[in-house]
Order: sequence, then C-alpha cells, then structure tokens
Amino acid sequence: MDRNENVNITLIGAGTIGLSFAAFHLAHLPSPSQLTIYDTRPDLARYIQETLPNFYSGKDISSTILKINVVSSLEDAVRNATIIQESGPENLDIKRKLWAQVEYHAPKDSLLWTSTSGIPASHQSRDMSDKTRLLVVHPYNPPHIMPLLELVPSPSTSDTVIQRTKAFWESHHRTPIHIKRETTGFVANRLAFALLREAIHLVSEGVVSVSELDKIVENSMGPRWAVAGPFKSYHAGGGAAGLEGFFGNIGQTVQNCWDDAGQVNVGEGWEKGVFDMAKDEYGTVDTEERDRITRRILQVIQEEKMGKVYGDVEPSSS
Ligand SMILES: NC(=O)C1=CN([C@@H]2O[C@H](COP(=O)(O)OP(=O)(O)OC[C@H]3O[C@@H](n4cnc5c(N)ncnc54)[C@H](O)[C@@H]3O)[C@@H](O)[C@H]2O)C=CC1
Ligand SMILES: O=C(O)[C@@H](O)C(=O)[C@H](O)[C@@H](O)CO
Repeated sequence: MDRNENVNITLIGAGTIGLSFAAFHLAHLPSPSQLTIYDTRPDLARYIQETLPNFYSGKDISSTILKINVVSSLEDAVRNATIIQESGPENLDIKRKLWAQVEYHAPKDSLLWTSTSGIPASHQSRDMSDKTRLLVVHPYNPPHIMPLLELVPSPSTSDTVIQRTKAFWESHHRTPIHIKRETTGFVANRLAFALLREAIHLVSEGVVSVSELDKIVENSMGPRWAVAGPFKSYHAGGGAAGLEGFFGNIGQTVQNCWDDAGQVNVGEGWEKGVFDMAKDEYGTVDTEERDRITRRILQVIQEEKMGKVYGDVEPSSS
C-alpha cells in the first residue's frame, strides 16, 4: 500500500497521539474527508475544532476540519476504513474490547494498528476471531514529527499485514522498523528507559542535577545519535578495527560502568526529590517551541540522509 492510493483512515482516540496522527494524515491525504476520527468523549467535535489548529501554529484550518468525519459511533467510524489506528487509553481491557468490535464492523482487508506503548498485540487480540490482522504500530511522540514507527507483530500477525504497513509508512518517508519479537516496551522505550534509570540514579545520588544531566545528553549523545546510532558511533570510534577495536580499547571501562550502573526501582523514595527538581527547573515545557526545533533538526537530517525534505504538517484544503 503506498501513499498514492485513495485510503480512508480512521483514528480511534483523539488524545495526545490520536490528534498528532490526525495532523500527520491531514498533510498527506488527498482530502480531509478521507479522515475519520472517533472518540468516546462527548465534546469531540468542539475539542477537535479547538485543539487541531495548535498543530498549525493557530493557522485557520476551519474549512479543513469541517471536512473531517467526526463520528460518535465506532461502527460508523470503521465501516469504510482502509486503515484503523487505535490510540485509546493504555488499558488492556479497553483495547481488547475495541478490537473485537472493530474486527466485526470493519472491512475484512483493513489494516488494524494499535499505538500502544507496551501492551503486546498478542494480548490485545485475545477476543478477535482473526488474530492475523492486528499489528502494533508504536509511534514516538509526537508522531506528526517523529519518524519512527515500531512495527511489533504478535506471533499470529500475518506477514502481508506487516509488509503492507511497512510500505505505507515508507511511502510517507517515515521510518518503520519491524521488531521481530514481542518484548516489554518493544525497543525504543526500553533503550530510553534504560538511560532514564541511570539518569535518575546519578541525580538521586547528587552526581549531577536534572538540568546538568539533560545538558550532557543534549550536547553529546543527543546530536551524535541523531546522525549515527550507538553501534555506528562506537564502530566509528574503534577506528580501523571498528566496534571490536572500540571494545579492545575501552572494553574494561565499559564493563566497569555496567557493573556500577544504578539499579533504582519505582517506589523506592527517589521520586519526590527528582520530580521536584524537574518541576523547579522546567515548570511547564513549551512543547510548541520543542517541536519547532525538533522539526528543523529532523528536516536537516532528512535532507542529508534522503536528499530532500518531505512534506510538513500542512493540511490539504481540497
Ligand atoms: N503519550 C505518549 O507519549 C505516547 C502514547 N502512546 C500510546 O498511545 C495510546 C494513546 O495515548 P495518549 O494519546 O497519550 O492518551 P490520551 O489519554 O491522550 O488519549 C486517549 C483518548 O482515548 C479516548 N478514549 C477513551 N476510551 C475510549 C474508547 N473506549 N474508545 C475510543 N476512545 C477512547 C479518550 O477520550 C482520549 O481522548 C496509548 O496506548 C499510549 O500508550 C504511544 C506513544 C507515545
Ligand atoms: O516516548 C514516547 O514517545 C513513546 O515511546 C512512548 O511510548 C511514551 O514513552 C509513552 O509510553 C508515555 O509517554
């Protein structure tokens, strides 16, 4: 499936992730009328009118919003969908119930995607009759800017579903990565949370403050890993001998750091100190400014790596 096909996309859940996906698809669908949004909130239409413009720096997109199908019935939402992306609460019972209903009302060849941060498709699809259809398509927040999509099939998910999904996102110049096995937190969150655990350890031990730690990441591995991931970076760092040379040179230091790594756990009492430090330092983060800078950085990287900048979050007005 590629971006040029006439697709009807249904978003279930219009919260942080759902609306971000809405902004992304509005910029790529030939018409806003190909987008359907369903949510159980009673004020959905007004909520969309009030919040979707925030993705376009307050630009008047009222005529676009009017063409979106905003529906209050799940059956109406999915009956003509080519792609259904669920971004409801991170709650297994809710997702399970949704998929059993969606499967019943949706076209038999529609793609069924869940945005979940960590509930495996094999758990969500328990009550589905055709478990081959469900696939985790885990975005990195915010999906209208962040290129990564982790495609995490259950053991039942068909390869056709995976390949059609991969083709769709690649045709939209995104980076879908097929994760081969269902792991807790998939991959991106595991890596991010491993670093977060060490960060919390260092802050709660008084080694650095919250803002000092953030500055260390923002001025070193942050930009480094945006250009070359950990393996490529350390392979390069090993010189002619590559990663083997890297470990030959500093393998013992690496092991010493691993041996001394923090083992903080949730609920052990570090929370108040660290949370208060983050609150005092950052208050409410200006996510619009954060996203503006992130978008600029990603555009430069996209231009360098793909030779051109693709699309932005500008809704089609047709
Ligand atoms: N917030 C984040 O940074 C990320 C979240 N995710 C995942 O995306 C999913 C959505 O997360 P958020 O957007 O942050 O949550 P959210 O709480 O902002 O939005 C959830 C939406 O679902 C609606 N909802 C509740 N029950 C529903 C139902 N039965 N049917 C339809 N809609 C219903 C709510 O009204 C709300 O608008 C979760 O599974 C989460 O783990 C994935 C990546 C990042
Ligand atoms: O960090 C992200 O954007 C995603 O990988 C997530 O799934 C979030 O961590 C989510 O779990 C909570 O924000």
